[in-house]
Parts: sequence; structure tokens; C-alpha cells
Amino acid sequence: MAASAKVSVGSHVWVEDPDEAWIDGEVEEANTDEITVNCSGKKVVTKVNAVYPKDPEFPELGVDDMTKLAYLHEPGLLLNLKCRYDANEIYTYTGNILIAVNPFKRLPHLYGIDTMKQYKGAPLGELTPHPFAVADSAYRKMINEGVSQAILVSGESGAGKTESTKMLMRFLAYMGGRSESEGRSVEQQVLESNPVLEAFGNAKTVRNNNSRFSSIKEEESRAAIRTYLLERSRVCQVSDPERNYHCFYMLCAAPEQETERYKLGKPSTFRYLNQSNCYEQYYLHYTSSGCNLPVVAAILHLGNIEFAKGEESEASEPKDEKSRFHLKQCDEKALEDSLCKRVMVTRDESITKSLDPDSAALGRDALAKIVYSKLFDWLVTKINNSIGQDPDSKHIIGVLDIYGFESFKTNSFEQFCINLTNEKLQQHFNQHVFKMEQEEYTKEEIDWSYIEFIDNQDILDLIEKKPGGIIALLDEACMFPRSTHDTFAQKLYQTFKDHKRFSKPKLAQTDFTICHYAGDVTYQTELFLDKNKDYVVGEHQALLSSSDCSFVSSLFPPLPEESSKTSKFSSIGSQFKHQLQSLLESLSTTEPHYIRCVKPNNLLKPEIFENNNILQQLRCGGVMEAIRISCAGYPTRKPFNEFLTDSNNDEVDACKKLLAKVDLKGFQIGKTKVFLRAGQMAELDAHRAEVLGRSARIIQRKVLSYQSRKKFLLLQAASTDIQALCRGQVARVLFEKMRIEVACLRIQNQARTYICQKAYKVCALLLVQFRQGCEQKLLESNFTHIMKFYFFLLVWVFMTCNFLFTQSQIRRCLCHRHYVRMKKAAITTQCGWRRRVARRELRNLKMAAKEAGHFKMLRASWKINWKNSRQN
Ligand SMILES: Nc1ncnc2c1ncn2[C@@H]1O[C@H](COP(=O)(O)OP(=O)(O)OP(=O)(O)O)[C@@H](O)[C@H]1O
Repeated sequence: MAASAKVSVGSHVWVEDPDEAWIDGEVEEANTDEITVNCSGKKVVTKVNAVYPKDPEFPELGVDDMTKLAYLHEPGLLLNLKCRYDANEIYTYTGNILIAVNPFKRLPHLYGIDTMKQYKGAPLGELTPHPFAVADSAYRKMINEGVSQAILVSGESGAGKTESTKMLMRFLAYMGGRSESEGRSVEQQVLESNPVLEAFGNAKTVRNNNSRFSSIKEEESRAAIRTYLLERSRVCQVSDPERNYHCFYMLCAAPEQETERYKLGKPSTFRYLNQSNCYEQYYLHYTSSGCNLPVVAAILHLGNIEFAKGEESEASEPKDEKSRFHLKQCDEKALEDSLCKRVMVTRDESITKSLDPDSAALGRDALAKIVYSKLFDWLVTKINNSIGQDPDSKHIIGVLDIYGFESFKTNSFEQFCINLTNEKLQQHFNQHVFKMEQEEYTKEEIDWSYIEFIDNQDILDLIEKKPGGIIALLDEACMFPRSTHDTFAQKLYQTFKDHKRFSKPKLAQTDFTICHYAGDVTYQTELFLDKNKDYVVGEHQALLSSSDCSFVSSLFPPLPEESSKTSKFSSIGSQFKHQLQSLLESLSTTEPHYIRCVKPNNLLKPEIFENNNILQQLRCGGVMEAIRISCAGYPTRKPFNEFLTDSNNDEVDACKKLLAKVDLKGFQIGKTKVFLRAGQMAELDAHRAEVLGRSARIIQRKVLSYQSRKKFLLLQAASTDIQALCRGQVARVLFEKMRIEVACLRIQNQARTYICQKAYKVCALLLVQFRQGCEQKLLESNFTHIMKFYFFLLVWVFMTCNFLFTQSQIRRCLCHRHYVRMKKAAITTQCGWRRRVARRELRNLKMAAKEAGHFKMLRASWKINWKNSRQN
């Protein structure tokens, strides 16, 4: 997985969530160790290294190959799958692994003949991901390179393995298309045989309405069908709401003449079917398939035989008439004996021992299981023979349909075998992915020597090592008559007490836990011994091989004298181990292709995408491990033309320079691609975002300041013009007013001076006349009085003049004060106007600054404001 990139406040990251697996949010606080992330209002405090960066440029519809993701991590993978799933794009590549998410709805447009035509011959990756593309690639490799191919389809029950396999087979049938005269192709015949195989090998489970109970089904183009590990216990034990194998219900629903013939009734009348209340017909309808039908009917009758205590102590016998009726459907006496009695062979003699009712019932179920399993094997052989192998074909395409890793509440021997298969295939898968990585690095001529590869060999040794592995100990326990699951469990605890992959759960007495590559699984040992035993009880063998029905006797040919005397024991676990080994040997000679099927929800419904569920399947399916292997090397690889936006002639040099500039270490430059270590793409993106952010800020600042300055200058000029205009007008008005006032005053003064002059002249004349008149009288009167009069007159004149002068002075003074006040008023008016203009301007600037979110703009507005106020 990619290492988490540097997180900073404001960046978007993925945070782990118990319900949704991963949720995204914005970083609100970032300290050295911890960060606070706001995930849609929910604050999450977590460790810095527990989050993954979210790709800000994540494409809305995702990418068709996970390796194209900028950040290759769990949440990225999940988001990509979800986006595609929502758009009905159910297939996605992870390198050359195809991930198929079950749509649980029909998407016919995806599988038509036209689609097949499109994929025929198209290079892998050119068209949208599809099983046809995988099949086509395998087919072309086989034809062109002469190498056998294998397509491994895996996934949990209900994930869509069978559907994908059918699609692969259809495409291969189309590719290998034969003319009418050549007959049907192998693939067509395999496809046609599917309904029969599914009727006998499939059942309804809670996980899938048509679940297959053979854990590996291998279908080879130009070869045959092989199945491994049919779940035998299902024949006798079904839990609600699951069903037994489809064929039982189909037979019960057969036409009356058939049911009459086999004395069959409704499914609810049979013990092997009525343990569950689910009888709905989920699958195909009855088609007569010949000689195996009496066997299926016989198994149902066998299940209805119940036992009661017999006359002798510890003996048993059919419980009632009903049981006898079912017993009579076969050879009554022989069957009763083989179910109720056992022959003990000692050195000297043979002793017949009666079985108690419980042991007889166990024997009955064992008989049913072995008959059904032999019937199934016969069916597969029959189909293989009828398909026929092409003796001239040198190469094959093997289609492997494998049960995925299983971990339930109760895990028994089947889960143990299935998980062993998955461990084996995981090792093969890891080695293959690792090899592919190496091939890519070698092709690009880069140094890859330090990539480590985690092997699960220790788990395989724990399970299958001989002697001393779990299977070997189980076989040992099965061979000792006194062994029980308890003694087996104690032996395991003792042997593996120090094994780091093995543990004993604290409260359990007989359970054990294995730490598998996909997680811990606790197994319950209760039925391990029974399920591992694969021997046919001697009495059953004798009964069946001497059956009147030739079909049944052919299923159980008499054993050679020697083998019946020596060991009767044969272990399912060991057989399975060997089959697995030979399967892997065949696989190693082929070139593998992988399809990982994913079940998006447990409700088996469309449009529900359960993150945690899917993530667990991706982990178990090895997708995460493939990514981990890829991450151990160079998970991000970009062709030069994608890596460099501006590629010149020397791309290698340009890449080196670019990466050295950001101080990136450990990358490699191949012949056509740049190889980056995990997390380096995120680092580069962070650098790029930082540089782009900085440049954007500079450009913004420049543009904004240019715009503000331009606006400011315009405003300044406009305001100066307006000011000048206003000032000029005000001044002109004032001046006019002043001029008028001054003119008035001058006129007044002139008038007054004129009046004064006139008055003075009149006074002077009067005085002269008075003086002349008086001069004569002076002689006769008192000269002093005359002088007094004369003096007073002068004073009066002077006073008058003075008064007039003072008046004009006062007026002038008043005028001046008026002028000053007027000027002041004009200036105040101007200031107010300017302030208003400036305030409006400031407001506009502030608003613009807010919109632009840029403090530089604010500063510009403050500057304007300040300048305006200074001017004011
Ligand atoms: N590509 C698909 N398109 C539409 N429906 C699908 C597709 N794949 C699977 N399904 C649906 O999912 C169901 C289960 O699929 P399938 O039987 O292939 O699962 P499986 O993995 O083989 O299960 P098991 O291992 O139990 O046999 C199918 O019956 C079908 O309804």
C-alpha cells in the first residue's frame, strides 16, 4: 500500500471507519502525530500515518485499471470499484487480474455475440475490462506462443464464479468455432453438460441460490472436467433455509409415472430433505437422465429408514412399517444386514456383531454419502468421456473455478480443505505476480534486486507437511479406533504449541485457529475425523458390488483381495492434498490469468455495495497482496509521454532533472517508463499542488493589484476632476458673491463718502456763511461763543466722517468674516463629498476584496482610503 503523503490543513484524506471501511474528510488540524479530520461534520482524531491522501483529480467514473490510480491504496481501490459498479461497469483490471463484481441483475448487453466479436483479437486493455478479453488473451497466447494457459476464477460462494466460467467457456467455444460437419466443440459440449453437473453438484445455500459444492472445478478447453471435494455431508444434513442437491427435488417433481415408479412423494416426506423448510424449485426442471435416477431415489428412501432397539441387547432393527417400506425399495434383507450388523475379522475367525440404533443410523448416512459421491464421480467421468479429448492437442486452456477463502462462525473440514486450496493458490499467485513484476522490471532494464517477497510456505508446512503436519496427524487419528476429535485436538495443541501460525482459542476445548494469509480462521474439530475417513464399510462395499442393478455394482467394483485385507483406510485430506499438488503441477506448466469475483452484498441484491464486505474479499482474493507486492517494488509506472507534459527529445534526462529537482530518491527510469516507489506519486502531486498554488497566488496577486491600481487611478483622476470642478464652481459662486458684496460696499462707501463730502461741503459752506455772518456779529458779540460753535461744528463733521468710516470698516470686517466662513463651508462641503466618494469606493473595494478572498486587495483599499483621507 502506498505510504500516506504529507498532510496539511485543508487537504482531503481517507480515514478508517468501522461502518464504511473508509470515509473521506478535510484536515482541520495537523500536529506532528495526530490530525483532526472533518468528515461531513463528524470530527475524527487519528494518527497521521493512519490516513491516506485522497486524489483530488479522481475521475468521476473511475479508471478501468487500478494501476492507473494516482494513489494505489485500499480506499482508492474501493472508491474506484464503487464508481464503476454504480455505472454498471462491473469489471475492472488490477494489472492483469480481472475483478468482477456480481451485479445480481441481468446485463445482457455485456455478453452478446456482438461483444464477443469486438473482443476477438483485441489486445488486452484496449477495450473495457471483460472476461472475454481474458479468454481472448489466453486463447491468442496459446495459439501464438504455444503455451498452455489457465484461467483461475475465484471468489466466495455467490460471487459469480460459475457465471464467469460460463462466459469464458462461451467465448472459447466461439473462438474455437467449428463448422457443422466437425460437430460441437469441446467448449460447447462442456457448456451443455453444465445443467447436469449443476443438478448433482449444486444446491441452494444462504450465500447462493445455486451454489456449487465441489470446491474446485477445472474445465479444460480441449480436455475434460475435473471436480474435487464434493461436500458429501450435505446429502444427509441440511440446515434451514438451505437445500440439498438440486437433483433430489427435481426427481420429486418428475412426472407422476416416474415418481410412481420410484415410490417417491413430496420432498417434505423425506428426512434428507425435510430438515429444512425450503423446497422451492430454484433450479432447472426435471429432465430424465437415465440410469442414475434410481440411485437418487434410493438415497432418499435410505434416509427415511429409522432404527429402534432390537431384541438382543445393543442390536437394532428397522423402527416400524414405514421404515420397512423404504427398506423394501432395495434388497431388504441384504440392506438391513449391512446397516445393522458388522463382521469383525480376527486372526482365527469372523464374528458378526450387532449395531445399536445410533451406530446403525450413522452407517445408513455413511452409505448414502458414499453412494452419492460415487454417483457424482461417475457423472463427471461420463461427461468427460462423451466430450472426448482431442488427442492431437498439445496445449490446453484450463478454466479453474475455485471456492474462495472461507471463514464462518463454524468452520469444519470442508473449510479447512478449501482454505488449504486457497493457501496453495495464493502462493502460486504471489509467485506469478512477483514474476510478472520482475519481468516488467527486466524488460525496462531497471534494478529490482531488493524487492522482498513474503511467502506463505510456513502455513502450507503446518497443514500438509509429512510427517507432522495437520493432515498427517488427522490421518493418524483416523487410523486409531480409539481416537476422537478431542484426542486429535490435544495432539495438535501439543505439536504446534510454539508455531506462530497455530493457536488454541482461549475458551475452546477442541477448536484450533490457523493464521491464514487472509486472516485467522478457527476450526471446530468435531467432525474432522468422520469427514476425513473415506473408506467404504466392508458390508456396504459387499452389498453394493453385488447389487442386482448393474449400474450400482459398476460404481463399486469388488476390491482386490489384498487391499481388502490390508488397510481399509483412505483419507480424504490426503487425497485432496495430492489432487491439489497435481493441479498445481499442471498449473505451473501453464500461464495463469486471474479473475477475482466479488460479491457486493450478502442479500444477493443489486445496487448494494458493502464496503467492508468487499474489502475483505479483495484481501482474501489476493488483490491486496498483489498490490502489496507491486508496492514493494514500483507501484507507479508512467510512460514518459504521460509523465512529462512537455516531452522533448531527451525524455530520460528531462525525467531525471524533474525528479532531482523535487529531491525524490529511489525512483527508477526505465526504457519507456518512469518507475516510482509507493507514495512518491503522492509526494510529486503534493509538490505540484504547492508550486501551482504558489504560482496561482502570485498571478492572482499581480492581477488583482493591477486591477485595483487601474481602478484606483481611474477613481483618483475622476475624484480630482470632480473635486476641481466642485471647487471651481464653489469658488466661482463665492467669488461672485464676494464681488457683489465688495461692489455693494464700494458703492455704499462711495455713496457715504459722497454724502460725507456733500455734508462736509454743506457744513463748510454753512460754516463759511455762518462765519461771515458772525464775523460781523463777532465784533459785537462774544467771540468765544462763536469759536465754541465753530469747534463743535468741526467735531460733528469729524464725528460724522469717523462714523461713516467705522461703518465701512465694520462692513469690510463682516464681509471678510463672511468670506472666511463661506470658504470654510465650501471646503467642508467638498470634504464631505470626497469622504462620501471615498467611503463608497472603500465599500466597493472591500466587497471586491471579500469576493476575491484576497487580503492584498484589502490592503489596496486601505491605501486608497488612507490616501483619500490624507488628501481630505
Ligand atoms: N455477470 C453476472 N450477471 C448477472 N448476474 C450474475 C452475474 N454473475 C453472477 N450473477 C448472479 O449471482 C448468482 C450467483 O452466481 P454464481 O452461481 O456464479 O456464484 P458462484 O461464485 O459460482 O457460487 P458458488 O461458489 O456458491 O457456486 C447467479 O445465480 C446470478 O444470479
